[in-house]
Amino acid sequence: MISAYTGTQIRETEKSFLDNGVGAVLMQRAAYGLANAVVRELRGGRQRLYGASVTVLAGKGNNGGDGLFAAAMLARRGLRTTAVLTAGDAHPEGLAAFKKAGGRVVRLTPENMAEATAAAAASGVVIDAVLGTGAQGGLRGPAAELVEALGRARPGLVVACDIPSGVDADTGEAHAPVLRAELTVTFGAAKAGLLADPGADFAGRVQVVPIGIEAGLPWPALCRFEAGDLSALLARPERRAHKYSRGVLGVVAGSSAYPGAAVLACKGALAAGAGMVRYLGPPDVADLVRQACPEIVCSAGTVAGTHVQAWLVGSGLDDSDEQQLQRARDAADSGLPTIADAGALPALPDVLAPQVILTPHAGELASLLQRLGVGLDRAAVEASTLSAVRRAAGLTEATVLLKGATTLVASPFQDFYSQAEGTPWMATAGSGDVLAGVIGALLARLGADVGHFAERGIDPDARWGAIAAMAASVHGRAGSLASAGGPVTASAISDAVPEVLRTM
Ligand SMILES: NC(=O)C1=CN([C@@H]2O[C@H](COP(=O)(O)OP(=O)(O)OC[C@H]3O[C@@H](n4cnc5c(N)ncnc54)[C@H](OP(=O)(O)O)[C@@H]3O)[C@@H](O)[C@H]2O)[C@@H](O)CC1
Ligand SMILES: Nc1ncnc2c1ncn2[C@@H]1O[C@H](COP(=O)(O)OP(=O)(O)O)[C@@H](O)[C@H]1O
Ligand SMILES: [K+]
Repeated sequence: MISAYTGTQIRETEKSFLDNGVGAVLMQRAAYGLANAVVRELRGGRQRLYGASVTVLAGKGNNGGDGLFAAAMLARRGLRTTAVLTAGDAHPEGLAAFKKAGGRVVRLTPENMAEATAAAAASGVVIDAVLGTGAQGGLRGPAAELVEALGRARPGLVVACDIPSGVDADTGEAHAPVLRAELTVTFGAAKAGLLADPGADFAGRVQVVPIGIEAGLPWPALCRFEAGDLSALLARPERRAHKYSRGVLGVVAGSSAYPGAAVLACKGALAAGAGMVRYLGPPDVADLVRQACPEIVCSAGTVAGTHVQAWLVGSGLDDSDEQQLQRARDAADSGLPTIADAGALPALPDVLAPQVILTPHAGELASLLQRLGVGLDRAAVEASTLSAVRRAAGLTEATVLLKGATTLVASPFQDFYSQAEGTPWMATAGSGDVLAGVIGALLARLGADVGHFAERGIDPDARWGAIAAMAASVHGRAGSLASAGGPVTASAISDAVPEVLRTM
């Protein structure tokens, strides 16, 4: 599992090391990791190190210090290095080391702005070491102007030191201008802002360099499951399993306007290994569901009269179909784990419970928050995904999964997950319905199994968030597998789910 922390958590952890006078050692480890990462990138691109050019944009704090020490190490390995000092001051020891290694120093002024920008744009590698975890807001003054111009000039390989300057380490909010990095080399542990959009967008690949503070880190602010975690959590069925023990999922989805959503949600659930799926809905949609998936048992019954372990409600629901909306409300009120998607979101009560998983995209989350009195529109949610999903979980007391390039999950118990295994090709109609099905299947199968989570180090109360994150990961992996770099349909994502689960 990748654990990510706020800038404050990292600084508090570092504090005891600084108090013991080993801050300089930490900085050397950070700089060494950064320099090595640059070398690996150049070698990976089959470029010669000797004579390759590197420009470090160095701010006046410790982030600039990391960048200057790293650039000094690179200068000693024969790279042509330039440091553009973006503030009047620079980290004194870092600057001294850089000069001693033969690096060229440019102090940024309005007069030499164009020259400094051109030099940085022409160099093979740009290291962004202006601001790190000590930043207050975004870049200002000449540094902002330089980054703005450099972004337009499309520089070579951009490597961010610890975090792209201007990205908030705690929230992932980006204060423009931010230089988009291909690689972020981050120290001690990942920062939460690197795993939440829009920060994740600016960070590119994230590489963590251990610096020796790891044992002192607190409970993470944000977690990301990796393949090994999924293998452990997605247990295979027991030898004597039967269809009921594997989990029966009830589905309240689809309408005459959007019948396909019901089919895709059911397909997703079957693909993710539901023991049985019972569909409740209008006869014309039920006919289509039966034709597409003969495995599914359809009826026009009530929620109370249908025996299941979990509910999936809302995908493709029409706001004029009061009978389906009432079923959705009954399911959310049943006490059984329930994934509530799309059309169910505006129909449910404001305050729910942790075993109800809401799955909005950014627009739906904005509507939900507005209903709860938080005046955020879609753009504001997209600019601040982690804060928005956190607020929604706090206000609704439900588990909230925000869909997007990075999918975030917030539980009302303050557990947060970020998964990003998908591909932009998955931004296609019906893709979210398949995700709902995958979540539904995992809820039906694992939701009641408190011991399963406790044995694997997950607080049983907080298992709903873990299940949502697991499903997002499986869905993202299935989409990437099916896409293989090209267009993908929602049906193809669903078809790839069994292969993903097999490899787990
Ligand atoms: N601690 C450790 O042991 C280790 C720390 N490490 C590294 O240190 C980094 C944190 O360093 P940091 O705390 O010095 O802050 P940093 O991010 O460099 O910038 C703050 C400086 O910039 C200024 N400033 C602030 N906002 C600004 C703005 N918007 N626009 C312009 N200026 C602004 C602010 O000055 P002020 O304006 O407050 O006078 C301050 O001087 C961390 O990310 C990691 O890379 C590693 O080496 C591992 C060991
Ligand atoms: N740019 C992207 N990169 C990766 N995954 C994405 C991207 N955009 C959307 N997705 C994923 O595709 C799915 C889209 O869901 P949704 O917006 O509900 O679509 P629909 O309602 O049409 O099914 C979500 O799982 C989301 O995380
Ligand atoms: K930086």
